[in-house]
Amino acid sequence: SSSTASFSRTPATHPLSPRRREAPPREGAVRVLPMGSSDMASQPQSDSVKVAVNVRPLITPELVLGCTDCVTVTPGEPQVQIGPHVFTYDHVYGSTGSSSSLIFEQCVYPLVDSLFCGYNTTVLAYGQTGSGKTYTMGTNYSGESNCGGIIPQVMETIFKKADAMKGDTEFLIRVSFIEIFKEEVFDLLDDPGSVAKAAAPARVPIQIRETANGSITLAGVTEAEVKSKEEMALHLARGSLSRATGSTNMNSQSSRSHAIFTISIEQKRTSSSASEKSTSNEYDILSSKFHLVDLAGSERAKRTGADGLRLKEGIHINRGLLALGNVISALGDEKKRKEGAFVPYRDSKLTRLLQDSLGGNSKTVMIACISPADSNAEETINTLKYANRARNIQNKAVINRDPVTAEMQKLRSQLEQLQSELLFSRSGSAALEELQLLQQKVSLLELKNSELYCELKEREMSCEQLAQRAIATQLEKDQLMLKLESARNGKSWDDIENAGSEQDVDLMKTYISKIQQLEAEVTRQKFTTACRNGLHDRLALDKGMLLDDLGSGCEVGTLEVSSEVDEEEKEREHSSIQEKLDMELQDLDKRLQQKEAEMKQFAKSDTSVLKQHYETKLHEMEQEKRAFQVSPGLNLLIPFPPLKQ
Ligand SMILES: Nc1ncnc2c1ncn2[C@@H]1O[C@H](COP(=O)(O)OP(=O)(O)OP(=O)(O)O)[C@@H](O)[C@H]1O
Repeated sequence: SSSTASFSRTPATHPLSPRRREAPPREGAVRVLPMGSSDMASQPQSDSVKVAVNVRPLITPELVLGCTDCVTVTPGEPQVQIGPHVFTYDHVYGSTGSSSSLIFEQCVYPLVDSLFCGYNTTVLAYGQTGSGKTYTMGTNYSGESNCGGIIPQVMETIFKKADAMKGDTEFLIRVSFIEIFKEEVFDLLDDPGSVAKAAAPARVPIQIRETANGSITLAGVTEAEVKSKEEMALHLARGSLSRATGSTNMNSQSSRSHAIFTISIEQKRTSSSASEKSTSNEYDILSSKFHLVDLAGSERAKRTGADGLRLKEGIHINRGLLALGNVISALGDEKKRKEGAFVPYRDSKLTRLLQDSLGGNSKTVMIACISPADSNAEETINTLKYANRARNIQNKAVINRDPVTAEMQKLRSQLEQLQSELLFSRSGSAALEELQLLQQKVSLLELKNSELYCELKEREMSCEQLAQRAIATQLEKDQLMLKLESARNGKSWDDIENAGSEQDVDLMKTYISKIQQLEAEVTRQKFTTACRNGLHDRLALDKGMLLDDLGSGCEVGTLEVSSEVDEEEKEREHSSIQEKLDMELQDLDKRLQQKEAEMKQFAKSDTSVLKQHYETKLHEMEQEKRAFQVSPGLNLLIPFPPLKQ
């Protein structure tokens, strides 16, 4: 499919931050971008261009010519020495340095990782003709066997990662393949069909366009969607075949153009779990590109033996590489950069297309390919100088979010905010309604409470009335019982009916006076009995003593005198007893008066009860009196002299 491919993006300007080095990636590790992290997207990561040098071995033509190895790699150091020149890089491979097979793992894998995080990435192979750029990049990969080049390994890793992430991420992977040949951009994937190359119509160059926001686009370039590594490799192989190559003295199949193989990845993150959905931006869309650049080799016309067509090509190649060198110089020179020196991106199509890869929105690795042959020493030193300068280029990579998606996300977050606000306002009005309902409920309850209080008071009053009525009824019942008792006792109904409370009181008085009389009589009898018993004993004693005296022969005259004395003593004793009895009687009188007073008080309240009480008392006292009368002590009565008046 043909479309207008965005080739670069203008980075957001950001103050340069300290140089960061990424930790080496783990094999097969998938670093998942924190979704919804707008901070990461808006803050560019300042990254210097990484530079690696790959020293190829001496090749057959060089050995045939008797060339010697003039490049020395410092063991264990990323340092290259050629003659008096010593250069230090991020990595050095080949020769006595690290194995070239480590280029991908150490330099390129981190870029693939960044690609999946939404960053644009670039690998740029630079060097003189025949230095091994195409070999290192693997641009001419046919798919038949693993040549160990960078592009095939990138393709393989991309699909491995995509497979690992497909559970929660949708991928759209596309490739484009262009070449810049004689300062024109051609689409290497623009399939001419089965038409023979010679018979094919002249290729139409692609126009470079720059959008308002500074993005460089290629109008109408083929962006082929690919679903597999093999599919991608097919496009690479087909494009490589279309690439302009030619034989020179330096390289039997020298690339006469700068080739850029671009892998575009669009990732749509869809969280599978609901919990993730609530916290992450589940529909984040990231768009990133991996530019794999295989430059045409710098060459000297004299050495390459180019003439005619090849010479013209070489001039164009050198013009583009010169512009690239100038861009690298402008960006790599710290003084010029600080002064804000002009960067001549527009001097060539190559530099225009690589604008973001060098000093822009990309993470870039430059691989300087060099020949160790002493015959190439001059070009090698030039390459190493450029490469060394490129290390100073500072890029500002940002995560590329699809603008439409970004807008959608913005709208979605706005929608969520509005929904939450609406929910809040709704819940606020609901709370008000609830409050009003509660207030109504409270009023109703208060009303009901007061009603119940009134009812309770009424009940209390009626209870009191009932209690009074119960008392009255009880009284009435008592009166009726009394009347019934009276009727039983033979009273006429009229008497019973006319019997009032005054009559009751009179009756009480009668009872009381009778009780008083009886009590007085009982007391008197008690004392009388006691006195009689005492006197009887005394008289018996005295009589016995007198008989004893007579029996002992006493005279009669003496007996008469003593009889008079006894009479006087008895008189005195009797008087004292009489006094005691009088006192006791007085005491009893007092008690009876008290009882009478109490009776009067009682008579005012409940005569029936009193009546009963005194009737019982009267009955008891009569029984007591009878008991005294039949007492055996009284049957032993001895004639008692009359009391002294
Ligand atoms: N690391 C290497 N080991 C063995 N042979 C190599 C290596 N690198 C390159 N060669 C050989 O060197 C020759 C030139 O390599 P290549 O075509 O990749 O160079 P180039 O830089 O792409 O040249 P040009 O700029 O002319 O296209 C090829 O025959 C290639 O097989």
